[in-house]
Amino acid sequence: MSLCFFCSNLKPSILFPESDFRWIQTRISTRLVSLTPYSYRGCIKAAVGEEIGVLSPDDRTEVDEVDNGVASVVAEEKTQSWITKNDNKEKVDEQDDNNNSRFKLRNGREVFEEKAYLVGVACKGDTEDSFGIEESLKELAQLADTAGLLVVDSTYQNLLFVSSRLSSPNPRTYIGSGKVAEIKTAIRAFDVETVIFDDELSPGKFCPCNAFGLMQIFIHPGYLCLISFVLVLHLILYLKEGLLVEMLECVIALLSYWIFSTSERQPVSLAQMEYQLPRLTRMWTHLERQSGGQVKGMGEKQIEVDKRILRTQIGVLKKELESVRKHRQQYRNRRVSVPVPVVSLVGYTNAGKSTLLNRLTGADVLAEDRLFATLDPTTRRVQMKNGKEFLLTDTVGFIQKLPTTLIAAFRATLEEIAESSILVHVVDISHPLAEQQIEAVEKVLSELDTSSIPKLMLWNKVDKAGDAEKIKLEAKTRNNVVCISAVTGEGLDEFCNEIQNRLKDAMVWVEALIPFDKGELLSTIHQVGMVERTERTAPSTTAKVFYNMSSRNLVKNLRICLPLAMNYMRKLSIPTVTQIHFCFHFLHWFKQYGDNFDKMEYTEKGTLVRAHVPLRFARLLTPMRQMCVS
Ligand SMILES: Nc1nc2c(ncn2[C@@H]2O[C@H](COP(=O)(O)OP(=O)(O)OP(=O)(O)O)[C@@H](O)[C@H]2O)c(=O)[nH]1
Ligand SMILES: [Mg+2]
Repeated sequence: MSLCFFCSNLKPSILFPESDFRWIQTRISTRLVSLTPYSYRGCIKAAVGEEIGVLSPDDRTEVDEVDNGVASVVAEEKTQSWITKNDNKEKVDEQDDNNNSRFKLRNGREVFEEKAYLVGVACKGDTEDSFGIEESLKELAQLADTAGLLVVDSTYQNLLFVSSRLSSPNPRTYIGSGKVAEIKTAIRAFDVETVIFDDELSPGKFCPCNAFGLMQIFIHPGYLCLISFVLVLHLILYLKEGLLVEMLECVIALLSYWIFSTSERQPVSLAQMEYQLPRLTRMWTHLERQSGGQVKGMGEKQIEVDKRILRTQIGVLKKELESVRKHRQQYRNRRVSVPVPVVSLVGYTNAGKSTLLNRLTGADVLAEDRLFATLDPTTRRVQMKNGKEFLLTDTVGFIQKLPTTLIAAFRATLEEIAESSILVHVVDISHPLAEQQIEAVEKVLSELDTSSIPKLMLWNKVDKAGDAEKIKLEAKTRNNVVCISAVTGEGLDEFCNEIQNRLKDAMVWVEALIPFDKGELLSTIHQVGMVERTERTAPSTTAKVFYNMSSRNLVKNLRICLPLAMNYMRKLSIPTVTQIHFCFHFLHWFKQYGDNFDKMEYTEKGTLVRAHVPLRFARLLTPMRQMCVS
């Protein structure tokens, strides 16, 4: 949204290109104002009423003086001038430079840094332990920064100590009329282009006209007509050139721009805006040039450039989507074939989930001090010291005041959570509002229906916390909490042990007779499950050797097995290099599984295994379980 300086109305900046009229406000600051023909006269009057000198480039009667094509009006305190594009090219270029410098690079994307103003309301209904309004606005500012917006200022309405009549937000405008006036002034003073509200302006919470009521105040009705007109014009242009897909993209982009500009606490929409905003800006610019026909040569060129940008971006997006789809498909297939337990990291945004994943798996997931650094789940394999493995999934962080619509959007990316064996709730314990963040996460988790999945809480960033020792002592008194530091690695072994214990609880007990020709199943059981000690029946000679193997008499058994194997190899004239190679493999295999040999029973038909295994794997073993029963 941007402000028409004269009408004191908000309007979508994308609709009002700056090609023809330049507003230079001498002595104060250089600024840029766009006027549209229909509001021109009214704007001039309003500006004069505000004691701002106004002159038009086309010598209209409102102009006080015209001197060499540059018109100016002297107000009481300030002097301002209208300067036409042709009259002062250098200053126009200066403006262009200013605008160009507002394009920033964010995560490899070009983002136009819009000036944003934040608005919040502290209601009486807010409980004492919820986020304070100032903290909430601070967090909103971080979100806006992630989205590539430049926060110029913020304000809030305090309804905590007012009379009961005013103790809840105004159903029509959310904020009171005084606050509306204050925001209008701020918009004018700071050149604000986006106003962000700290609450979801939803029909359920307030009156349906809430968002619309604000729009009516900030946006002149004429602009709405103009939007429709421009939209239709755009459709025609794109249809004429056979760019149906691009046309649809533009319509969606425009709609999402409108929707998201009233409800900014949506990380996904913010990410979308990051992608769409620069494109939209250019889109409207070239439209204006084409329809206005004032700068035809430039206009043609701009259109070509825009089309190419559009096509490239669509191509990139499609490729990204395709790769995500493929990745998920491969991931699911892999999970079905080798059902390694899945542990999901959930938690408040910026709690350190990605840092922990990187630390445990050596992954290279983006982890930075910024809200919503992660927008896609990533899964990596973690190998514990005892040779066991589990899959660790990093998910999108949660946030307070998560809009209901966004929970639905999260559902798609957080479907991984529903299939997890354990949920690990990562908390930034050094954060002053850690308690409130925990509550916010638990609220979202309850809405995602994860009550049946076991949970473990991790108090992360203990290295950063002021009273680290006190926190560690407190964690020890709770049986569901582990203190760690994902950066220093403190407490990670304890975390892995806890995971192993909990995984066992999340598994099912099976007794299965694994045929000798299905040896790979046996190794998978050891990899993903937990084999229990079993009763031994009369074993064969080979099995007897294995039975005796345990960590306690490891060396003794090695003395028996290795010479035996070497003898056989020598008899078969196997080269020495291969023999050494075998020895290394044998030692590795022995170390990994030796502990479990005494937990198996060897029969004529196969190996009888009694173990805890993940549910999905238990289903794979069903035929063998029947064999065992018979
Ligand atoms: N001092 C300290 N900093 C940490 C620790 N863990 C994470 N951080 C920092 O916290 C910031 C956020 O970490 P991330 O791993 O990106 O957090 P996240 O939970 O993945 O955040 P989102 O992806 O935004 O949800 C980064 O700057 C990390 O370096 C820790 O144990 N100690
Ligand atoms: Mg992350």
